[in-house]
Amino acid sequence: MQTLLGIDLGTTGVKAALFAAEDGRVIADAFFEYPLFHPHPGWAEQNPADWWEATVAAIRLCLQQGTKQGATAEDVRGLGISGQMHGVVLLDANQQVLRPCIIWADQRSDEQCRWITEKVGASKLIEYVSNPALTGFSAPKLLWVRDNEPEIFARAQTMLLPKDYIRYRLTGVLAMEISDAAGTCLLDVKHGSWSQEVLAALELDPGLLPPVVPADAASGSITQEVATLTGLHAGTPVAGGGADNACGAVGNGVVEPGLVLVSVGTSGIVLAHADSPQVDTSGPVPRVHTFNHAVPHAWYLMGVTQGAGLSLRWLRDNIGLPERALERWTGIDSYETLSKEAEGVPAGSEGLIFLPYLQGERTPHLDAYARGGWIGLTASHDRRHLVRSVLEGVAFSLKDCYGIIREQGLQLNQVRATGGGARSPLWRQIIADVLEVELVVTNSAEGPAFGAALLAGVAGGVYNSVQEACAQTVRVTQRTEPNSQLAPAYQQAYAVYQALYPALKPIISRPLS
Ligand SMILES: Nc1ncnc2c1ncn2[C@@H]1O[C@H](COP(=O)(O)OP(=O)(O)O)[C@@H](O)[C@H]1O
Ligand SMILES: O=C(CO)[C@@H](O)[C@H](O)COP(=O)(O)O
Repeated sequence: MQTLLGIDLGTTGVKAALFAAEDGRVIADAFFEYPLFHPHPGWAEQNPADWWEATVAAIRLCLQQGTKQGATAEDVRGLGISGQMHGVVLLDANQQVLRPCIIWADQRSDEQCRWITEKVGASKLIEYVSNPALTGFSAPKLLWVRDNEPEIFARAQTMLLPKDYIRYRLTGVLAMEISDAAGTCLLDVKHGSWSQEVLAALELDPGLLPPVVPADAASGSITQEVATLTGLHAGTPVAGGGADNACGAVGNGVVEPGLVLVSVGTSGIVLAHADSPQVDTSGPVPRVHTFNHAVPHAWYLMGVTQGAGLSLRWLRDNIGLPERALERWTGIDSYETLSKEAEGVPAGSEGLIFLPYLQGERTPHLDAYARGGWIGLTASHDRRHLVRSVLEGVAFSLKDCYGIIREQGLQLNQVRATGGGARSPLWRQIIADVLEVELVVTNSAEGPAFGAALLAGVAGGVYNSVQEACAQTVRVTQRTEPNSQLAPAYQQAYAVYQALYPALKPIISRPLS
């Protein structure tokens, strides 16, 4: 049996999943969590050593389970890695990690964003890298280190992204894969090479950046040392892989014009396949990103909700305490319990609106300092309303993303839902109702890990192209139709939601302290 191994280095934890190459069915999987640190308000860091330990454990366990199913390490035709985007991992001359990774969610680099925009010029920046400077992206984080930790910056020889650090540990190869490199704000997204203009303007040594490699070709192979640690075979090819959202798109078959992905992970995204690197020109600054896809010669437009699943997890951990505590003893999924509670509340949460800006917001506000909250509380609301309004608030933010993408004139024929939040039938229904589109779900329960595995299949010669890999393995399994009767209630609530940010901006958009 030919198999493919996909790794997804998420924000919550890492997943390793083993798939049958023939039809994409899951043979085994394993998941290990790691901590997320917030040393100051608005900061978010993780330790690359934690990622590595969890990745080794996940691969080992997944292979052990696979062997019990008759799929051994010899059967693995290739391994692909997907990962959270934008995080900055700095290595010294001996390839040792110099400081914790400043991850995508970190908002500390607003000053550096302004500096980049000034130095390069706002319109030149879009011309060179197709995107504005945002705190989420890598370049401002790198410059924050240069400005605030000069002794660390002086020792930095290489910058990697999270999954590319895992590639280095697996293969010894220093490389940055193209769909992830697109999120650095240093890549010429149109041509797929480092922007020498931006590097020069920012006075950054191009030697800090490793070579850009394709998503669907081998970038190295498993070393003997890693083979001993994990149970993989030395020499197993490791594909370029991709950014988690690009791999989520591949894993759900979003590899051709007309297809759209909605993902509810820690962040939320709406991503539309594009066959040219078109940029949002509907406002003074592009509010959706233009990134290279993991499909060769393709791109995608993507709007981002900073705190999607994060908002529900925050609610569960801070206000849903009984469920959280019960989960340890009963195995009952606390998210499902919360979802069930929310089902009993009518659409619109009886006037309660949640703003999901718990870690600032990207699309549409591009505001690192935005803060979240509930508006419209009355004594007749209870915890069920809090839960439902969180699900709805995230859906409203996704509608903001979807609306801007629709304005770009791309074909939007089918919307596919993925990510932890899409496991909830209620959340899927709310998103379908709010977006007023049918949402479909595919057989790809493992999303980005599956996409990474398919890229490994192309790299290993199992499939001829990413499109062929998807056609052979991805199927639509479920459909959620929008309930048109609820449209007026949601339209009314969305109008209030949209009015709240501009009205409250002077109060809720404040520098971090
Ligand atoms: N059964 C569920 N119902 C609703 N939401 C869920 C469920 N399971 C997970 N989630 C949400 O999904 C999020 C994690 O999604 P995931 O795609 O695994 O994220 P990441 O890749 O960012 O780590 C959680 O924060 C939670 O909000
Ligand atoms: O910053 C972005 C996209 O630009 C995020 O989507 C990260 O890539 C993290 O993804 P999740 O952990 O939420 O899946």
